[in-house]
Amino acid sequence: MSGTSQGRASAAVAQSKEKSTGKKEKLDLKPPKGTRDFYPEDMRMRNWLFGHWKDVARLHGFEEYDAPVLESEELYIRKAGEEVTQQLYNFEDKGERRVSLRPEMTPSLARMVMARGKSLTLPVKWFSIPQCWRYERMTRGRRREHYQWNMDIWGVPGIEAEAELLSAIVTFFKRVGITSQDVGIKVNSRAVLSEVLTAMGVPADKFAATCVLVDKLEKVKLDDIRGEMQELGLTDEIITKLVATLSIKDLDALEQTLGNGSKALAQLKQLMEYAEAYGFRDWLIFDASVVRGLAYYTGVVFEGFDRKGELRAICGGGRYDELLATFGGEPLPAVGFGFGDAVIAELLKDRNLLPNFDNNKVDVVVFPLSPSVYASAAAVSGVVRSKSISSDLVLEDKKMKWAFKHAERLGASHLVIIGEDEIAKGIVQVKNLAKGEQVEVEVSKVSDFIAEQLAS
Ligand SMILES: OCc1cccc(Br)n1
Repeated sequence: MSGTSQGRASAAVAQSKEKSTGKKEKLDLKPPKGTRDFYPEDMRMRNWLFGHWKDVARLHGFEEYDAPVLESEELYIRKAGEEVTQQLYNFEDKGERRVSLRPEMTPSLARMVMARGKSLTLPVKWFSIPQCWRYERMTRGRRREHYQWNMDIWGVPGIEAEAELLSAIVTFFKRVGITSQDVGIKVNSRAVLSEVLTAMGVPADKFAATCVLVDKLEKVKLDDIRGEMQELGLTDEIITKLVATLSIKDLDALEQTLGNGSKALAQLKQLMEYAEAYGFRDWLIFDASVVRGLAYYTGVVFEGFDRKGELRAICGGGRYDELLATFGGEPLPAVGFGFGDAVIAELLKDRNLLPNFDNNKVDVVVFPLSPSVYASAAAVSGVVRSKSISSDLVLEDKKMKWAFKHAERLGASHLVIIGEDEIAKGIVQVKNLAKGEQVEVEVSKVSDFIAEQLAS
């Protein structure tokens, strides 16, 4: 019971409703606004998706980590005006601490890496699939939570780390049947803008906020944010040069702007060469307008997109070498990406690439013909389970017809029928539901018999 006056008031209202009608106020059965229930049929799809994410992470030698969904709010207090920090699901807890449901995983990861400090063996290649939260006024009916596959490499300053992460993204797409005709990955580097803005005298401490504003140009017109750019000290001349830089179409044109001594250019060229070597060059597109919306990116950034242009970004990431420094720690090179569960689900549905998810699929149903043999049925269930054969034990006094229907519903391959006469003889009836054959099997041999049948 909530100790707050508001909590007591709402309990009183509910009670008064109950008194006046005598009926209990019916509970609202919907999940909280912006959140989802995952019924078993939903979990089959989610487990399939997460299973691919975990497989791909392991194929790339990554290890799984996790962190609390609740973090200190200060992890996310950044002054760059990002949407993700303006929509924190934050509150003051009963200990008067300012906390927040995590809107992203990277700050938690940075906190964990920083906590281990020099004791951490580098490079770190870690992945996680956290549920992340935002509190957005539900004007647009958008969700407030999603699951986001995170893959990060810490301690590798070279572009090889970005190439490995792009390999993981492409490996996932290929595993689920998505091709480079369906999806592309836009690639750029914030170092491009940094070189241009630095050359024009823009102070480094304006860079992150400038990038956050530039990212908004995907959705709003330049004139809608020109004022904010000017507040950052960007003159019209700088804004014009900035916009011209964003529209550069290829690396040759980029060389014209940055010169052939540019580090940003060299890294992008090297990344494209590695992509050729991995065999996923055709997935990549240089796009100078991509900067992503998180303040802490400092180098290469990338985002997966559907080539039909119907969906929001599928995934995105980039290099964030200075994040630990913003937490008061020693800088450590880092690059990572986030891959949400919502847009990919829409894409897979649109492309008809979602498999038919099997039903519950147990191997056998163990069916006691009467309550008097329930204990024997439970014993048989235990034995088959000890041999890693999944068993649905019928818990109530049911008819044979129900048991057959139940076994069919569960996709079971065998029905193990336990009767008084059979138990007296130390046997059970095992019916192979596909072949329709029924045989008597000694109780002690049931699990081996079924294991052989399942293996054949
Ligand atoms: O993509 C940003 C974001 C963060 C948390 C939750 C959701 Br839904 N979306």
